[in-house]
Amino acid sequence: MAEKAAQADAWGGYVPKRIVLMGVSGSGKSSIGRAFAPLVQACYFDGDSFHPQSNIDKMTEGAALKDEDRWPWLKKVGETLASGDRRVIVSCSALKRIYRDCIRDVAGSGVVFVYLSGNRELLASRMSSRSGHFMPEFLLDSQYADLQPPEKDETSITVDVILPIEIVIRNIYEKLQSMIRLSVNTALL
Ligand SMILES: Nc1ncnc2c1ncn2[C@@H]1O[C@H](COP(=O)(O)OP(=O)(O)OP(=O)(O)O)[C@@H](O)[C@H]1O
Ligand SMILES: O=C(O)[C@H](O)[C@@H](O)[C@H](O)[C@H](O)CO
Repeated sequence: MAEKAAQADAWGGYVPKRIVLMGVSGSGKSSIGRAFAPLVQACYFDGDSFHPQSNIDKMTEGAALKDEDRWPWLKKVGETLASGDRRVIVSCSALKRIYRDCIRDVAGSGVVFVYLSGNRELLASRMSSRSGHFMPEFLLDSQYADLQPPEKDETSITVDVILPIEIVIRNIYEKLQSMIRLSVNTALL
């Protein structure tokens, strides 16, 4: 019982209200989103569920999405972050700076990007051992080609995904706590 209370306390710090888990395909966005959200009393949305069928078909057939394919999808991500009073976590690759600007514009203030960083070999091997996903592993090169990691003026943290998922999640939580402690931006909460 005491152990359970301690566990609750451990996850009871300040967590931003609007979080995007970003990174290339295979970086762990969905796995982390699903596991992290209940720990911090957030609603989790998988960004892939906002793609029009035409985008899913395109990727399934092995073609990389272009900017024009992504705009309506990014808008939905922004709208989802803005919806309701509850804490929201959305997984979305958000590869380019202009995509994150679009999400921020639509969502309004206070979006924090959690950049899941990992090297190509590691993520390719994780993609090849998962099953039932539409995204072909060979599209990973195009994902890295588009990737622009968050810049200094963006509200973001970066977490290396090489470690086991539980540790990655703990690192995300701790980095968010540090960010909040240092931030004067109360719109994040
Ligand atoms: N830290 C980790 N350690 C080991 N395996 C992991 C880790 N994170 C994710 N995985 C595994 O890697 C694979 C890819 O993860 P996941 O599908 O969550 O990535 P994703 O970023 O959501 O991918 P996509 O954008 O293509 O949907 C999954 O099989 C998942 O179980
Ligand atoms: O921006 C993109 O190229 C796509 O959205 C991809 O990132 C996919 O959504 C995802 O990686 C596959 O699950």
